Amino acid sequence: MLRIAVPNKGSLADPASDMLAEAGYRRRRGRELVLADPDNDVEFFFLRPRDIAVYVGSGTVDVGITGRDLLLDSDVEAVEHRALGFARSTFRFAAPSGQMREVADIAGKRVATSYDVLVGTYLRERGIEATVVHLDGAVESSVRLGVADVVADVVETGSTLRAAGLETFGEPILESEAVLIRSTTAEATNGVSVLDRRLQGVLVARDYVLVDYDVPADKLEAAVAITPGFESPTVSPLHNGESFAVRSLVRRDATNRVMDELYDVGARAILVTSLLACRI
Ligand SMILES: Nc1ncnc2c1ncn2[C@@H]1O[C@H](COP(=O)(O)OP(=O)(O)OP(=O)(O)O)[C@@H](O)[C@H]1O
Ligand SMILES: O=P(O)(O)OC[C@H]1O[C@H](OP(=O)(O)OP(=O)(O)O)[C@H](O)[C@@H]1O
Ligand SMILES: [Mg+2]
Repeated sequence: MLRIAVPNKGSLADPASDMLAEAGYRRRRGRELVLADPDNDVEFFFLRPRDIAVYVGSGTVDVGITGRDLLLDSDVEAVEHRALGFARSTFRFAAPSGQMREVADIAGKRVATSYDVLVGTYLRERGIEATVVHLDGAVESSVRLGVADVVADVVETGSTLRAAGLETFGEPILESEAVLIRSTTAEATNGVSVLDRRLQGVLVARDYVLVDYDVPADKLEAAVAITPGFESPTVSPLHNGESFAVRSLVRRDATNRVMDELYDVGARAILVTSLLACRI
């Protein structure tokens, strides 16, 4: 039975549970710590997001969902297996507006963060000596309250930083999102492949739509060039013998541009359908 660690709190918890439910797994109804899903031959362990890499790294659970930033901060024997496309954020340095221009300006300063390993490694690799001050959260308040000169934290919209009178400086330390992780030592079991294929299916069903259209024979090549699909579109002859029906996957965010382009080259009866699930 595959053992899967799932975040029980914070920004990762709800979208991780939604994704697993879309992939056909049993959903947690209450506050259970462990949930068996015998129909799918898996068992879920609901754990703090920061602890998930530790459990997976030790091999006591096979795989887990966590943030890339949390994985890199944990210094354990676990690796990223697949990016999952939610809880996207950047990890950045910030200081009171106008005070810092580049990362080198951090030398000799105090940096508040919940991600000591990530920040310590980043500064050491650049030969910058600074004091890392560990805080559990609400890191943005540390400068105003006088325990640090600079913060290094998760930024999504930037509104928490702005509210604290801080602005980012230097290059982003990291682009993060939710990731499926697995132990570097554990063998890749069949159960991991099934989970991974199911999650990939959810990602494709979220990001792509199915487009069908009719097109005259002399416009077929121009239309197919607009909708190349994953491998090659399905092309079927229409009964009138003069036109073709084409079916292809198209990125959801490009749907309307693609429909306009298809119409311009002569395609008609252009229909768009959402995917419920898929295996690529
Ligand atoms: N505002 C946000 N937008 C997107 N992702 C975020 C945001 N805040 C945190 N994350 C991401 O979510 C993951 C876990 O962070 P989260 O803040 O949920 O955990 P935590 O700070 O340990 O828990 P809590 O805030 O509940 O104490 C990290 O990978 C982080 O990058
Ligand atoms: O750029 P924004 O959209 O403002 O989001 C970023 C903020 O969200 C997270 O905080 P969270 O709510 O998890 O609180 P925490 O700092 O206590 O973890 C993160 O630590 C930042 O503070
Ligand atoms: Mg948080």
